Amino acid sequence: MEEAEQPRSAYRSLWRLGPYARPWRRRLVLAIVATICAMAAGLTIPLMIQSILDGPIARGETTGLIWPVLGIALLGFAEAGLFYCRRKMLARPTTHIEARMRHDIYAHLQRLPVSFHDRWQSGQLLSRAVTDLSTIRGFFAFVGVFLVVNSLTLVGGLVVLFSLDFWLGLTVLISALPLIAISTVFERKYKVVARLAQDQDGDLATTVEESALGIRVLKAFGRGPHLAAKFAKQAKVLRGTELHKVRISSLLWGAIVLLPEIGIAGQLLVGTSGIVNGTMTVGTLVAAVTVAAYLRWPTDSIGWLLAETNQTSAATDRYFEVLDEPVTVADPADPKPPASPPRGLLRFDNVHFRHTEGGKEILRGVDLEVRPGETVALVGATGTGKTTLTALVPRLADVTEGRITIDGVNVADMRLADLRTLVSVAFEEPVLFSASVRENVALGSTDATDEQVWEALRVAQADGFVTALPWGLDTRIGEQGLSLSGGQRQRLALARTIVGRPAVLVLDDPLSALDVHTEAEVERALREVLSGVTALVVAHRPSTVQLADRVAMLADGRIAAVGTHSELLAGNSAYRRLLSTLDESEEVRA
Ligand SMILES: Nc1ncnc2c1ncn2[C@@H]1O[C@H](COP(=O)(O)OP(=O)(O)OP(=O)(O)O)[C@@H](O)[C@H]1O
Repeated sequence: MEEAEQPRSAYRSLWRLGPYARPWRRRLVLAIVATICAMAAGLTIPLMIQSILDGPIARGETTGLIWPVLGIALLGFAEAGLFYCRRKMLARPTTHIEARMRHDIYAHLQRLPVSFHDRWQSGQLLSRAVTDLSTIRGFFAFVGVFLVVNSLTLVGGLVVLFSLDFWLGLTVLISALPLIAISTVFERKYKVVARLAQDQDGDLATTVEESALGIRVLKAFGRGPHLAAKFAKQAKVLRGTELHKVRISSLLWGAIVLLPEIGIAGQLLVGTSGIVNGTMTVGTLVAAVTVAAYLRWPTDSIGWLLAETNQTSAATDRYFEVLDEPVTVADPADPKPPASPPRGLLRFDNVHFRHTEGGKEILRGVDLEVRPGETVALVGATGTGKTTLTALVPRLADVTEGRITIDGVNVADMRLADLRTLVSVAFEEPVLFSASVRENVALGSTDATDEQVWEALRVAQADGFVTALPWGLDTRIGEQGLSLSGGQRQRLALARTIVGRPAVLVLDDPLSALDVHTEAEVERALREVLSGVTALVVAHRPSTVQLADRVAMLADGRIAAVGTHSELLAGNSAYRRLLSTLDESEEVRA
């Protein structure tokens, strides 16, 4: 991630958390009030001490001591009870706010188009959804409350000091003034570095995640040490940034420790001369010094609280950077229902597509019709846009020009949920989740019964090995399905594609990872499935082409030729050349 630009004010960023805090405002305000009362109780104690010193002690009598002493004990209990209430009152709101924000970011990530996920590193998303949200929870649970309460306590303490003696109050106020200037500089500098550290933390998470997912490749290529070195370098950079943070906060900390001490020294100087001149009592000076000592925690904590506030505002910015990303592939305002029952006529009309605005146009006017029940194989040289074209059917991305229709209805006019029930996709890379076989297959149709799951597994030639798994459908398969062989993963992914009996199948060469024997089995099963549905199958091997009724050849962003395999083979030299490069090892069957 690049170094963050100068961020906006911490408080403007935090303001955006308002809607999350609003439902809990009563509890949050009550918690702040309880804490203010606790602090007020604490600040009253020095006044009681003054009344004891200047009263019973100055008069040398013990009668009259009992009530102030009892009062101090009661104030102590009240302070403790109010702190307990604060903690209890904040527990629910803070955990709810965190859970709500986590839900929102996850739901938004699901809605965001694939192009967003292409641009963003997964570790950055992970650190926003986990680390940044715990920072925000900590703000609501503690930092925010004490920032308000401690500021008020400082003001309250100064009022008490001025009411005890004007000059004592002024001494403490003057000694605290430099703190305001130092805090302002700190606020400006610290947020930039806090943001940088959070971004670097996200980069580190990305490296860990990628190396965990790609562990087989790394081991096979002996690249573990290289990744370890990369990780160590990133960790070192992060360590440097953390040290920079410490250097910035050290200045504030130094001032925070020094200035109150100077204040107390000044109080003793002013107080002692007042007592000698007879303008001040000992009780007043002791009370003032006790109040100043009581203000140590609010003063000391200000540095830490400001640091945490800046950290939270950077975390909030990072959170909203994701939430502010527009959902470009969304339900239309006025959705049209798909044909019922669907026939499965898939048409591409003058379809254009480019990945990025101003980028190269990958598809430049694709026209193709796949008739109901027909299987069309899509072939083309590598990088011509076959995968891109198939991704446009379920609207993983939107066409930049032209339209795709199913039974005459533009896919962009349908609700996404309707479209994705109508169209099912299998990718070249079968992605499985750390869940049971049943859950992995039923992802294609959440209300599928066990019978339907078994039927889909049978068709995908996967029922045999699933039956042999220790817990059958309930067997959990590892993250990415790594405990299964490549062919088994592919077949499970295929079962998922067909379990909902979609009207249109889009297969991005799902047979590529299968060995010749298994591939033949799946092909046979697929033939059965494909006979009932419309299918567009990206084919990298001549054997996959054999599954199709017709073949469409993609070249230069357009469909260059369409026909049966035999027709094209007989009459199209470009097709013959292409087939010979697709898979040299396979015999081309005419
Ligand atoms: N997210 C992306 N952003 C920008 N360009 C992309 C993106 N994904 C793919 N491309 C480019 O679009 C072009 C078409 O890619 P696509 O994967 O559709 O080709 P393909 O025909 O399926 O290739 P193959 O046969 O090798 O699988 C390629 O030049 C590729 O580099």
